[in-house]
Amino acid sequence: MSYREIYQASLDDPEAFWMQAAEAIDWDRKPSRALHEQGDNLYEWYADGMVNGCHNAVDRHVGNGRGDQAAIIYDSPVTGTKSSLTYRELQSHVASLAGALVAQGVSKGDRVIIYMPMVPEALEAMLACARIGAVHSVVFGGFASNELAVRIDDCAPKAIIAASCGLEPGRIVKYKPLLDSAIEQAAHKPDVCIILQREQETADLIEGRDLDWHAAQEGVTPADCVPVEGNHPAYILYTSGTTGAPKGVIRPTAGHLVALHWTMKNIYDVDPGDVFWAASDVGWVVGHSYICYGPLVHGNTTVVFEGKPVGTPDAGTFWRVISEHNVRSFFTAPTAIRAVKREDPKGLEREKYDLSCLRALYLAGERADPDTIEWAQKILDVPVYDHWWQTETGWTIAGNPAGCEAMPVKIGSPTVAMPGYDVQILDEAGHPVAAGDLGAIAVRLPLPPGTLPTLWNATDRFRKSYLTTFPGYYETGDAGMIDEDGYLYIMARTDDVINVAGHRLSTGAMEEVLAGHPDVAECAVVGVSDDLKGQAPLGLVCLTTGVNRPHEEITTECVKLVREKIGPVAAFKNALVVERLPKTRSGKILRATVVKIADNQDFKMPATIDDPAILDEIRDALRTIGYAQG
Ligand SMILES: CCC(=O)SCCNC(=O)CCNC(=O)[C@H](O)C(C)(C)COP(=O)(O)OP(=O)(O)OC[C@H]1O[C@@H](n2cnc3c(N)ncnc32)[C@H](O)[C@@H]1OP(=O)(O)O
Repeated sequence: MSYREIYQASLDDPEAFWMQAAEAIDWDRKPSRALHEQGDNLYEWYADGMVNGCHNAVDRHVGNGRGDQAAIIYDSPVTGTKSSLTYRELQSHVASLAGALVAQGVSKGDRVIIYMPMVPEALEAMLACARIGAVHSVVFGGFASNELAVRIDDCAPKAIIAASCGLEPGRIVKYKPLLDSAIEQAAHKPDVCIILQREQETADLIEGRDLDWHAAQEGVTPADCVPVEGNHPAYILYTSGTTGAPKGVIRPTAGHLVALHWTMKNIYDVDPGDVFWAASDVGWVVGHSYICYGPLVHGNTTVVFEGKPVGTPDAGTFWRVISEHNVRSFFTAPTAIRAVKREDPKGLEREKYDLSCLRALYLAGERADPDTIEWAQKILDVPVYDHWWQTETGWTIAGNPAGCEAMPVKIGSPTVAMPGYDVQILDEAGHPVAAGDLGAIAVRLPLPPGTLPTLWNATDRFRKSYLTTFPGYYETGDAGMIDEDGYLYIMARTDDVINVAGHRLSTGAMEEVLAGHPDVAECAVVGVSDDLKGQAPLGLVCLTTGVNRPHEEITTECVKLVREKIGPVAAFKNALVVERLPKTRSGKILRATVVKIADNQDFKMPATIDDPAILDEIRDALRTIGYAQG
C-alpha cells in the first residue's frame, strides 16, 4: 500500500486501522475495540485489553527464538566499556530487579522514579517497572535536585532507582547527593531507594532507606509479568510548559506498544534483528520510545551510548559506533550533527569507518537546519530524514514513511503526517487556512494510540494547555504551514518554550528562578539563536531600586542560580542588566521583539508598545555582550 492509502485508511476507519496494527503485539486479553471515547474530548485506546509492556519488549522474544540475540549493546567511550546483553540475559536481569521491587512492596500502579545515566541498568529499571505494572518516571540526569524534588512531589513515588553517578566529559556528576537533597526538599518521601554503585563513585547509603542494587536482588523471587489494562499508565514523563511547574505526560501502555511497533518498520525501516540506534538519553522521550521500548518491542537490538558526539574521544565516535555495531538506522538531534560538523567540517573522521551498514539518518528534537541536513547527506551518502514529534505524542506526528514508501525529501520539512494524525493549520479563529499559509499547527481529535490521554493529576491543565484554544483539536504549540503536496513545515513555537540542544526548556521556569534573586526586580528570559545549540537562553534583568553592586557580580550569581535550581541542562550562561523591559501598554513583555533585536532580524514596531525608546536601550545593552550586531 502507498503512504497515501495507509494514511487515508487511518483517518477513514481508525477503528479497523488500529485493531489491525494491534495484531503485532501479544495480548493477555485482546481488546474488544480500539477507541474508547470518554466524552468531553477525552479518548483512550484499547482500554479493555490486558497486556504487559515488558512481556512484549523482552519475554516474547525469548519465547520466539530471539533469546540469544543481543537486546542491548552498551558502548561507553567515557568509561572505556563495550558489552552486550542478550534478550535471555535481559529477561533474567529484569525479572530479578522486578522481584526486588516487589519485595520492597512496590506493586501495580505504584510510581517509581528512575534517576540514572546512560547505562543498560536504566533500561532494566524501566522494564522491571513495566513487568509489575509499576509506573516509572525517568528524570534526566542534567536536572538539579530542585527539579527532581518537584517531580517527587508530583508523582509521589514509592521507590526511587538511581545510580551513584553519571559521567560528563571531565567530571563525575554525583547523583546521590542530588537525590538526597531532592528527597529532603520534597514533602513526599519514598519508602526505598535502590542505588546502582558505579565503580567511578561509591555513594553513601542511608540506613533503613537505601539499598544497594545487587543486595536488593539477593534471594528475591524473580517477578512474572503482570497483565495491566490497555489504558494503564506505562510511565509519566515530565516536560516543560509555559510556567515553572513541569507537565507530567502520561503514556498509556497498550497504545504505545502498538504505535511504537508500527513505527519501527514503517518509519525507521528496520526488521527484527537489525541494530537500531537512537543517540539520545533515557531521560527524554526519544530515550523512552527509541532507546528502550520501540526497538525492543520490535525485536531489534538497541544501542545504549554513554558519550557525546565530540570529545569522547573525537568527532568520529558516532561513525565508529555505527560501523562497529552494524547500525542500520541512526537517530539523533541536529545539534549533535552540528557539533560533529563544527569539529570535523570535511568529514575526515567519517572516512575512517565502513558505514555500508547504515541505511538512513533520522533527525528530531529541534528544527533541522538545511546546512546540517545537506552536510550529513554529503558525508554519509544516505537519506537524511527530519521528523517532528513531541514528548506528548511519544512518536512521529510528521515524518518520512521510508519503510512503506520513501517520499522525496524536501529540505526544511519533516515530510508528511503519520497515520492517525489529522494535522491542520488553523488561523486565530480556529479555521483551516489555505495550503502555503502560516497558522497554528493543530491535530484533529482523537490523537492516535500512544499519545497522551491527559496529564498526571492535572486534567484541567491538560484541557487548558492543549484542548481549549481550538475546540475539537490538540494544540501542538508550534506554528507552521502545509504546502500543496501535503508537506508540513514547522516554523516557531507559539508559546514561551525554547529548544536548547534538543532540550525543551521553559523560559517561565528560568524567570521564576531569576525573580528569586534578591536584587532582581523584574526579568525576562528569551531564546536567542545559537549556531551550535539552535537556541540559547538569555536573561534580561532589571535591578531593584537602590541596588548598586557591580552588574557582573549580579549576572554571575544569576547564571549560578539557574544552574543550581534547574540544572546544567538549562545551558543558561548569559544574563544582562537592563534599565527597563520593553512592554505593551497592558504590561506584556515583548519577548519576541527582544529575540529579533538580539538576532539582528527585521521586526515591525509592535503597535501596542508602551515606549518605543526602550528598544534602542535594549539593542545597545545587547551589543555589549555580542548580540544585535550588524
Ligand atoms: C522528538 C521529541 C523530542 O524532542 S525528545 C528530545 C530530543 N532531544 C535529545 O535527544 C537531546 C539532544 N541533545 C543531546 O543529546 C546533547 O545536547 C548533545 C548534542 C549530545 C550535546 O551534549 P552536551 O555537550 O552535554 O550539551 P548539553 O547542552 O546537552 O548540556 C548542557 C550542560 O548539561 C550537562 N549535561 C548534559 N547531560 C547531562 C547529564 N545526563 N547529567 C548531568 N549533566 C548533563 C552538560 O555536561 C553541560 O554542562 P556544562 O554546562 O558544559 O557544564
